[in-house]
Amino acid sequence: MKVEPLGLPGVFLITPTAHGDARGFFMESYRRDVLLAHGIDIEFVQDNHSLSAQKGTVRGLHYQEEPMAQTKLLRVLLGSVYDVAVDIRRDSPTFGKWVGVTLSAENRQQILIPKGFAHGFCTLETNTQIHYKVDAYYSAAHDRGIRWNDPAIGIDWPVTEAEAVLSAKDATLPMLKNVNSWTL
Ligand SMILES: Cc1cn([C@H]2C[C@H](O)[C@@H](COP(=O)(O)OP(=O)(O)O[C@H]3O[C@@H](C)C(=O)[C@@H](O)[C@H]3O)O2)c(=O)[nH]c1=O
Repeated sequence: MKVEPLGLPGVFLITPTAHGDARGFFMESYRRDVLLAHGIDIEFVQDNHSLSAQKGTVRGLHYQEEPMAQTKLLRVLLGSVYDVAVDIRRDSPTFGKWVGVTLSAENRQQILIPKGFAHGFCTLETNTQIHYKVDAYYSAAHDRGIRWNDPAIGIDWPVTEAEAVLSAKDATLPMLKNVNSWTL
């Protein structure tokens, strides 16, 4: 299992080792000790699984406010996504900066997104399923979001505004400059 920094502090790209044979493959998809060896000490408490039926589905940009902020460890079970993490820590030298990576069932790579980051993804194929671990429970009261295509962030998404498939909630999320209620 390879763990590499991914452009912003605390964001990592994880590449498990797959053992292929005539039946298919086997891989360890999560090793606490490997993450610990890279100084990543996280106690995951919840696993999530979602299906996005249509290609071009955009979910995000989401985060939970303190004290329910979440670290996320995400991978793709079926299909592929362009996955993005945005630094939303106001006191960070990289505030407002983003990093993106393509994760797929084929490349089996994972992204680790720390607390203090907003997260979103765009599906690159129909029927894409993702799985992710989080280290704080879901709390609707702490659930927050920022508009996926906020020009001030400027994410280079693989879809246009006309192509993106969004939830009603995500389509009306505030721009980063108008988010003033967080406690990150
Ligand atoms: C995230 C979440 C949602 N739900 C419920 C709330 C709602 O009724 C339904 C769908 O929720 P959402 O529309 O927020 O689902 P979704 O848009 O997939 O939200 C997810 O997006 C990605 C980008 C993330 O980073 C995740 O942390 C999460 O925010 O599922 C839970 O019960 N537990 C959870 O942990």
